Amino acid sequence: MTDTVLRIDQAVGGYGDLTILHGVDMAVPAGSWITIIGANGAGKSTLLKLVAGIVRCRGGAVHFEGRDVTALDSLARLRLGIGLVPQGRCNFPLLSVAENLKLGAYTRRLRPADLEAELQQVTARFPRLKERWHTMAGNLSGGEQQIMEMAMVLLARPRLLLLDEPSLGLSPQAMGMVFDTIRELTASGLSVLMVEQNARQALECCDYGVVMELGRNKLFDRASAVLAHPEIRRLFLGL
Ligand SMILES: Nc1ncnc2c1ncn2[C@@H]1O[C@H](COP(=O)(O)OP(=O)(O)OP(=O)(O)O)[C@@H](O)[C@H]1O
Repeated sequence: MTDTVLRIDQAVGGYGDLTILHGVDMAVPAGSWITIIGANGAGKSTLLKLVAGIVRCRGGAVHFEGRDVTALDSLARLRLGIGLVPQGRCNFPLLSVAENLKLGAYTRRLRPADLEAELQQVTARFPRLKERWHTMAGNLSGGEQQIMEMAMVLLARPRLLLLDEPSLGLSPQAMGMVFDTIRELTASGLSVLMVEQNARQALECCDYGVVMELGRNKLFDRASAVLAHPEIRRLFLGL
């Protein structure tokens, strides 16, 4: 076992001929919550996709729990323990909460009794989802949908959760609920790497902050230090 859940070494990646990430280096301590901030187009979402195996790593390497996963596709990485909740609403809006959650466990091919036990665990952790069990996902509030999507990915049993703008479109109250949920998850040992536009609120809750600029990580530090950094405050935090 290693204390670093994810290590990214000089990662290069992009879309077609377009290179977006020009050599990103990062080490994510196990059990920590890291927020990536930066200007639009800096490559934050692309970095999450590269870690999840959706964007190919053309140069450099990605190690998960000490294992080189650079050549593995997204399904193989999910099976190993890297789960991604992409940006925007990504559930099946016409299916119920229960049905969406069952799809979340799909990659594990559980026996019906085991699936039932896992769903019980999820509802114990997220009682709000139990209350909305038979509701169509499209009729949930934005905050409830975000939590359901995290729960769907958690059913694949990841040890690293990648979250792309989990507070997008949420009220301040719903954002607080989502961030509280993330804190509970990291307290139980999960590691979280998150991209967030609500930079100040996220840095006030998480452990470490990363600032990305033009496809490179410019800074990695304790969240409190990032919040106190004069240039970052001016450029990204509106302070
Ligand atoms: N599928 C794609 N095909 C081609 N170019 C893309 C694709 N997705 C993103 N890009 C481009 O890659 C660059 C980085 O995008 P990315 O989404 O990683 O930025 P970001 O830092 O997350 O910014 P934002 O906050 O705007 O989402 C942008 O110029 C974007 O237009």
